[in-house]
Amino acid sequence: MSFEIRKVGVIGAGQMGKGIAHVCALAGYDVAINDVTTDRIEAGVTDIGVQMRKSAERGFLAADAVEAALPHISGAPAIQDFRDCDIVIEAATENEEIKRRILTDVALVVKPEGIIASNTSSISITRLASITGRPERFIGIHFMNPVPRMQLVELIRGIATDDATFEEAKRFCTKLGKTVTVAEDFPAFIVNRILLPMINEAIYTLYEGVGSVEAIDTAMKLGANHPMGPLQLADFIGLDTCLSVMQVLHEGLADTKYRPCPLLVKYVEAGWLGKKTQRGFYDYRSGTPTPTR
Ligand SMILES: CC(=O)CC(=O)SCCNC(=O)CCNC(=O)[C@H](O)C(C)(C)COP(=O)(O)OP(=O)(O)OC[C@H]1O[C@@H](n2cnc3c(N)ncnc32)[C@H](O)[C@@H]1OP(=O)(O)O
Ligand SMILES: NC(=O)C1=CN([C@@H]2O[C@H](COP(=O)(O)OP(=O)(O)OC[C@H]3O[C@@H](n4cnc5c(N)ncnc54)[C@H](OP(=O)(O)O)[C@@H]3O)[C@@H](O)[C@H]2O)C=CC1
Repeated sequence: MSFEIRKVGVIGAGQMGKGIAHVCALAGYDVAINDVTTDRIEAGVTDIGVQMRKSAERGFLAADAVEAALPHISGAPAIQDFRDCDIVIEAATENEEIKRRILTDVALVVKPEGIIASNTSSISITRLASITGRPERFIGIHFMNPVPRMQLVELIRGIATDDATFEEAKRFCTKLGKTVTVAEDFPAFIVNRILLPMINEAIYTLYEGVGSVEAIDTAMKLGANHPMGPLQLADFIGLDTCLSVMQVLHEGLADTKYRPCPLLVKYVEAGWLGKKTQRGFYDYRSGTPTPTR
């Protein structure tokens, strides 16, 4: 029996869920997007339109492609709305308990041949797969932020992911215009195993007073040709997500070199999660990012 993905479900209308819905709609898929409240879903759908039109103004997209894509996106207030989806991609908060609850519910409604995927940045795909009762149809599809601009997707097989699921997920990502790299199911996979300790080290560099926020970011932008400084990038990713990834690395690899910087913990405890809450290593509230240290 040939399996074809036509409709995509996305859980989480945060920065990643919106980006995933954006690229799926542009590739011609129907997309249903869910979040905790209808307000958040509606705001998410609006944001996707704004972002697509902004991309068209900047010349990344043709205006008619935007108008063709937007009607493909609809809100899915209930998990039951995913009944007719061929693939459901979970992109909710990086918290294993939240993901477990979502995946338990999703597995009850997605058709038996449907694929369930997680966009987790760090959590074991094998462990997430095990709670769905269909681990062979479960896979990690790890998009990068901002999804419409970043070329890479990491594919991560759990121990039970079957070959057909892997090949179908790979075809899907290729149709989205992405380049796929394969990572084994180890904490934080490839990109974040390397990137997040670098960001954590930048926060230690700040914590120990080696440099200010501005000095550290300027040093890495101009001294290492990074498109964003590590603290700007941390704010962009979300400090809660950065902390969760470091915790998964620390616990999963049991090595003190992954200890999350206490300053990162403090920012998250303050609710200063970066750009998404308007305050992190920079304060964005005035419109011009201002270092907070
Ligand atoms: C944590 C994980 O699990 C894995 C990860 O994703 S790690 C993060 C990986 N991503 C990176 O490393 C990104 C590094 N940064 C870059 O490559 C570049 O700075 C960039 C591509 C993000 C922006 O490139 P640019 O051409 O300099 O900027 P520009 O096009 O003006 O975009 C800047 C703005 O749009 C955002 N952005 C750009 N295109 C976007 C899009 N299509 N959709 C959503 N946001 C977009 C930027 O964050 C920024 O937002 P505001 O305008 O709202 O302030
Ligand atoms: N940020 C990044 O750079 C990257 C993140 N990822 C991963 O993608 C996932 C999402 O990250 P990101 O988009 O940045 O996070 P955000 O915080 O921007 O968005 C997460 C969204 O999920 C929602 N959510 C929480 N619980 C539920 C639920 N039970 N059902 C439906 N929606 C829910 C949140 O709602 P509320 O705010 O109301 O709780 C929020 O809108 C994470 O697993 C993260 O690790 C992967 C690659 C890059």
